[in-house]
Amino acid sequence: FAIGMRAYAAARTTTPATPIMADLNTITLTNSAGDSSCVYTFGACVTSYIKGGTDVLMVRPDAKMDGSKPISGGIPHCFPQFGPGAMQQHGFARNLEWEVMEQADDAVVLRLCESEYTLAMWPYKFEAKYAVTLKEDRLATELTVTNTDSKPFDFTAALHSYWSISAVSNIAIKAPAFAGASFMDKTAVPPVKKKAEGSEITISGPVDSVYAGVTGDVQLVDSARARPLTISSPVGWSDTVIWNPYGDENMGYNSFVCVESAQASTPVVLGPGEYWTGAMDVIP
Ligand SMILES: O=P(O)(O)OC[C@H]1O[C@@H](O)[C@H](O)[C@@H](O)[C@@H]1O
Repeated sequence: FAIGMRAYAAARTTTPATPIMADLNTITLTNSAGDSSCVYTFGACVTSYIKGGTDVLMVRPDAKMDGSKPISGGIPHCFPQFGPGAMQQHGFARNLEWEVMEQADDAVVLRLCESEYTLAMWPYKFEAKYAVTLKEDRLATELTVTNTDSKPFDFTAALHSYWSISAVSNIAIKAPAFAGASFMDKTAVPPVKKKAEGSEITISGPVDSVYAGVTGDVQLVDSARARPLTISSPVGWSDTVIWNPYGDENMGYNSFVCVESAQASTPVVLGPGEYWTGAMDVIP
């Protein structure tokens, strides 16, 4: 992965722990092509990306949209732990209110930094900046994590993206890098390391697989849709995770697949002042 260094500006506020809210704050992005995207400041979660009248994202039918738990749908953050691990599954970023730093019709930049709440479970000062831009042909996302502490830290992370599908039996997830890639099958207890056969993955049972080193462009092909969806990770994200709770009607398993841009197999280590950037573009 690529890391960098940058000087850090002094004036910062801390992020308060989020109370349960009835109405969560949303930001709607629009562009001249007539596309739109909805972003919740709670968890910095993108919950829709509507291109040509079709939403490529899915929010689970059992998702809570009141701040009582992280939003299960759209593009939730897993940070600073992909999980499982020492802290809550998927870390704390998805259950905190992010601050709006910059906002335009077609773009927003959100920020999360340490608070009493985060320091209690992860004793480091940090800044996470998340830029979401509605471009003419894609939704571009960029997460930059900076170590603002005086000691090093490490983290794992992911964009736990829920993509809308017509049915699990209609889809294939394709990338040349899948062929021969080793992956961790987390449906096994304990997880088992396996090797992928070909460049195409189909789903016929519960899936929770971490493909180390599969990055770049991954295509989600749906036989009922005109075009494949390209999930592109050009910078940072080192791995691809595929998750589907096959058979779980309550979660609406047959209407989504999670294809996640992740940094899960190897933690990122950042010294004081260093930063890491992960970029993920969604191209319908
Ligand atoms: O249900 P959540 O908390 O939104 O997370 C989604 C899922 O994410 C997966 O990565 C986990 O393996 C599941 O256990 C979890 O249910």
